[in-house]
Amino acid sequence: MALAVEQLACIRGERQLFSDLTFRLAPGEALLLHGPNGSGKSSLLRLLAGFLPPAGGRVLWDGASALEDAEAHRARLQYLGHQDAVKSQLGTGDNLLFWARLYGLDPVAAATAVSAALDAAGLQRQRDLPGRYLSAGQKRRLALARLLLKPATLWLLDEPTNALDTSAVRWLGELLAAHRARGGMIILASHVTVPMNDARELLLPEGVLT
Ligand SMILES: Nc1ncnc2c1ncn2[C@@H]1O[C@H](COP(=O)(O)OP(=O)(O)OP(=O)(O)O)[C@@H](O)[C@H]1O
Repeated sequence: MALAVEQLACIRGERQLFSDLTFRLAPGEALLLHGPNGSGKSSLLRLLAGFLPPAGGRVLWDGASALEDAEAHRARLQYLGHQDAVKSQLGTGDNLLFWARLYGLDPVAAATAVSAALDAAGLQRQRDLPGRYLSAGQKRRLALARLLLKPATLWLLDEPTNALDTSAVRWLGELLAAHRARGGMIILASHVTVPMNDARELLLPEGVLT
């Protein structure tokens, strides 16, 4: 199981953001995306999630084209973007239930998984509170709790620490470490330090890998 990115290029609007991006990711590995505002970190994550077509190059999963079979690709990844995707009318628990059902869990399994995820995210007390009343950090915790509902190999995370307090950042660090220990892979964009050991780093737009 491996992700390989070969000579990837991305154009947004009229502008070429990057070209000739090449890297590999094996089970348990993590890659941190760095670069100034507008350098293409979010665009790369969206491209790897299959939301944007590459302007050139290839994304391979186990040696085969990853993006052609959109359904298979969606099944192997979890993408958390800038937006928390919290539904304002739904309660916190029902927000997670929505995702759990979307990920294919049956009602009983979904209810169990949601309760465990609320516990882990420290949101059990907010279970019935509509999403619109959550604080920014609580919304981010809720978004991160989705990672617990679906076993996906590849996590694509865009600025996951946004609005998190110290204890939530520590929790995120534990989630990342546990995912890698299970053989999961992580690609993560962040402007701040993320608690993660032995991650490689990719600097955009140049594509320098360290
Ligand atoms: N739909 C779009 N049409 C045209 N240009 C776009 C579009 N989406 C993004 N861009 C441009 O692409 C460039 C890269 O944006 P992107 O969000 O990938 O950067 P980033 O490295 O994640 O930035 P930040 O650090 O500010 O989050 C920016 O100049 C942005 O204006």
